[in-house]
Amino acid sequence: MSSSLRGSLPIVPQDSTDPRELYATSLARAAALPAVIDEVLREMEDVAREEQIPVVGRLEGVMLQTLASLPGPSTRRILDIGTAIGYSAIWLARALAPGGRVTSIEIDPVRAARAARFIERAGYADRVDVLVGDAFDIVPGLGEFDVIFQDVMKHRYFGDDPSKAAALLKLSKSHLDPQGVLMIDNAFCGNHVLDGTATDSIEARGVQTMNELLSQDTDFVSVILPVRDGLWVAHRS
Ligand SMILES: C[S@@+](CC[C@H](N)C(=O)[O-])C[C@H]1O[C@@H](n2cnc3c(N)ncnc32)[C@H](O)[C@@H]1O
Repeated sequence: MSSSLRGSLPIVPQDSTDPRELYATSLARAAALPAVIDEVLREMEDVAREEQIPVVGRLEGVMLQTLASLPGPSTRRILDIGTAIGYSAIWLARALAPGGRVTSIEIDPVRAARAARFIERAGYADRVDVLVGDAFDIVPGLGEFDVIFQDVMKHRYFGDDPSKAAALLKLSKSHLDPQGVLMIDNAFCGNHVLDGTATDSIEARGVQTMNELLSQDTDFVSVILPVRDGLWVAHRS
């Protein structure tokens, strides 16, 4: 491996500095939410900022809920890969049709335990399961999902193996319902893929490869929403 390759990139902040995103975020913050949920989410946002835990933040959280809600009554099985402290799991749980469940996977047991506590305080313990372990081991034993959100492409999670980003895409695809929606965070990899070379980090090379695969996959209609660090939204075509 070249000595110029780095495996770890800086954490992408929750909040963008783009004035358009700030405006959209301010509306999202002002939108009505049950008080207890808003309080828990705000506390999680603060904890994540203080402890440098990479969570999607308010704007992308609302976006996940909105996009996952679009299929309406068919949003019953949601997979959240990369729980951290449960922030995205809570937003996704808000999209569930009655009787639906979110399965959220986290490799770090301490984070998973914190997630379970936050999820309980938000009132969603009855519809979110937090599984502890490596998604590459756990997902093959799960069924199909109507919505899958992948959020593990940051900070050394893929070690020194850039092919893992493409492998996770393939794994998610094999567990997506034929009408399902796949969302993947960090398509820009902290802007490291924007110059088209992505040679400065292992992770950026992996994400760049995954981006090319998904954009050329004729089984999906897909697009990167250029919000925050880039959110892939892909629907089986
Ligand atoms: C970016 S954070 C997830 C943030 C979360 N989606 C949110 O917005 O609230 C990624 C998480 O994935 C976990 N992770 C990394 N590799 C993993 C793997 N192979 N399987 C399961 N979890 C993994 C990390 O420990 C980390 O907590």
